[in-house]
Amino acid sequence: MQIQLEHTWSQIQAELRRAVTDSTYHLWLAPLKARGLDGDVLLVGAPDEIRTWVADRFARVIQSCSETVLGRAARVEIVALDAPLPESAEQVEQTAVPVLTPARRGGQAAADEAFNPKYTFDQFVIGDGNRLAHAAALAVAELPGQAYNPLFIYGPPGLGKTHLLHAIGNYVREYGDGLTVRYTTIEAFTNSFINALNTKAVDDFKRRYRDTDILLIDDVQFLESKAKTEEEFFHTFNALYETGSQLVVTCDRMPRDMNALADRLRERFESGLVTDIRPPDLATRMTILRKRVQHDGVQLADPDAIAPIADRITTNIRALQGALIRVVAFHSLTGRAIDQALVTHVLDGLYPGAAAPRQRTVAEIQEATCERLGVSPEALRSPDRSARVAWARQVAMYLARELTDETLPAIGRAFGGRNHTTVLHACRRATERMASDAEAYELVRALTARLQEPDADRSS
Ligand SMILES: Nc1ncnc2c1ncn2[C@@H]1O[C@H](COP(=O)(O)OP(=O)(O)OP(=O)(O)O)[C@@H](O)[C@H]1O
Repeated sequence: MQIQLEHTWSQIQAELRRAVTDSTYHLWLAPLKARGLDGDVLLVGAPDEIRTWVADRFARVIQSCSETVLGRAARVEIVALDAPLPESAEQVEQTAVPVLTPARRGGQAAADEAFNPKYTFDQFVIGDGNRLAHAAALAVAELPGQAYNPLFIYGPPGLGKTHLLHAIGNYVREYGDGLTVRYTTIEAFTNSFINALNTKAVDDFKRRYRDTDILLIDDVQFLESKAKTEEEFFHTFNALYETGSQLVVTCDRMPRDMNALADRLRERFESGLVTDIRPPDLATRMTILRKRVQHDGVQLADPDAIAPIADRITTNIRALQGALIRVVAFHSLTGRAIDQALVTHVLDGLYPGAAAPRQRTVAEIQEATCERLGVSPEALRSPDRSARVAWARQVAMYLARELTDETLPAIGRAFGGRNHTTVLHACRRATERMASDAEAYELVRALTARLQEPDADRSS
């Protein structure tokens, strides 16, 4: 009987695939499992985080597909995956359900800012902490303006909010049938607004942000202290919303925790879907690392060599990837194979005696770097581009990126108001130099170790 029910369920799944778009199937229906049949009632198990949504939105389509397959009237009940079943129910053994990738819709979106080609839905590893945020982002990319509007994604730094915004951008560029999509940080929005006011080019500014089908806005927490920008942002938001454009917003906290924000904007943020993104579990951390290893063609002497990284670094995916970069840099410097011993050695250097990175401020990092390299903290914030100062700045920016939860714009501001692309460039330069220059590697290792020491927060 079990086999027959299992077969029936796979036929129902095939019907469902025909009935809904690939992404809807992938997001909401693929994780479902038939639990049993109790008379005319088909019991379908759904993971906790999507159960209510599936019951509200998809019970009817599941029912009609079930009726097609069963050839008779049926009622569908969405239950927990582990809910006890009535004794009378025929039960279905649990089997894995295949996952589909979204179909290509064709067409080319108009060019706008460049999106990071590495930040795609394909490269985004899904786990319990980000499943809803990912699903909502993909739904928005597939059906801009129709799925959820606005979509508000919040969570601590380094967990993939920017990645999801870029993934939407990349997806729309590729499959969006010519829709236009624009990404901005609140910092860039503010700068461009101030610039527009100064140059009396406000109309251009408005056109720039309002003539778009999809606006992706990163780090809206920075709106809080900027009354004028907030006002302008509110109008931009309304203009887009009223014409059916899609808005996607990221933030480090929920709208209701943005205390200094005007109520009307907070209400706007709350009017669509608000979803969080939480730190990844161990399995997700391992998958992220494995994906990175495969993507970058890193040769591991043992497939589990990277397990200690996933064990130790638990709250920030950027830090997780940072540790892997260090391992690869150490490997290319020393020629030693990447096995668990090498990984542990590098991690011990990075986080001596600690289970996870300690929190440091950017100022502490600047101070430690300057002391070590014999430059002044003022020089780091100045326009000075001499080799010595530039290198110190790159190292300090790299460490700030790795050891703090500050965003790129915030780090840029702490270095004399530089912008976030300068910080990204500095981090890249520091990484490259570490992989080719033993002295640079040792410098960054020693500074990291020092900043992780318990007494490091005392100024030296
Ligand atoms: N689920 C994931 N799968 C693969 N890579 C991920 C995932 N989540 C985050 N990353 C990677 O981790 C790094 C940090 O992510 P991202 O910059 O998107 O974080 P964030 O939440 O926007 O942080 P911040 O608030 O500091 O800007 C990026 O390299 C991103 O590609």
